[in-house]
Amino acid sequence: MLLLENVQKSYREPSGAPLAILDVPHFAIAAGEQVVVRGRSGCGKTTMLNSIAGLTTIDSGKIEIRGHNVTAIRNEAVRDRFRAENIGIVFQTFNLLAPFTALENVMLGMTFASGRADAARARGLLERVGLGHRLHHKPSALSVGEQQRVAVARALANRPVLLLADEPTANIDPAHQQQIIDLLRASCSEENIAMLLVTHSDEVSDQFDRVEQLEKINRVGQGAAV
Ligand SMILES: Nc1ncnc2c1ncn2[C@@H]1O[C@H](COP(=O)(O)OP(=O)(O)OP(=O)(O)O)[C@@H](O)[C@H]1O
Repeated sequence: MLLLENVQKSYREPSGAPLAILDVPHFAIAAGEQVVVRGRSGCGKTTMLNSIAGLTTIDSGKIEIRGHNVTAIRNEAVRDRFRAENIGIVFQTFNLLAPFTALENVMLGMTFASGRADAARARGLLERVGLGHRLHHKPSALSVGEQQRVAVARALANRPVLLLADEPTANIDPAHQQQIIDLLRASCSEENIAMLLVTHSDEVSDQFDRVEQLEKINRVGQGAAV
């Protein structure tokens, strides 16, 4: 379902010299599979997720999602559309749109993918994440945990094949972290969505069957001082 082959990504040092971050010969996950990615700070986990999402362009190699070579999509609008239709993203900082209500935030993502928003599904998703009583609240009027639950509902709105979650519980108080993880796992299982989750937490990664250490799949990290 997701395949990375010989993916290389570098940034530029302030001096202009290339700064190699990723060199991943092979990484794949199956439909519906739930995988954790771990690694030391700065080893390239967010860069890998952003590359898969098409938010960052890679230097060379190939990323396939559902058999589509997304690396070959050069047109930004087409790439945005592919992302909206196939990938759900949950960020550490939620990235909700402040002027809009919880319901509108979920529906806006739908409009972007298909041109129309399914209000009933958006409502259903918000009920599913326990926010049926907060549909018309704006992000500033929601607790931090509630904001992340809206972000989860938004990420699921378009029935993606892949959900990318970048430290989704990093800003959530410990009492509510497990709730977000349970929600992500159950929602992905129910809709056969593959999940790639970045976390620093042992407690979270212990719950997953497959945990990948980025330094092991990334040649750049191998042998690096920790
Ligand atoms: N736009 C950029 N230009 C130059 N260097 C960058 C840029 N973005 C990230 N980096 C560097 O690339 C490296 C990888 O960053 P990335 O955010 O992918 O790491 P990470 O593994 O997600 O880290 P953390 O666990 O701390 O969130 C870091 O050393 C960072 O300083």
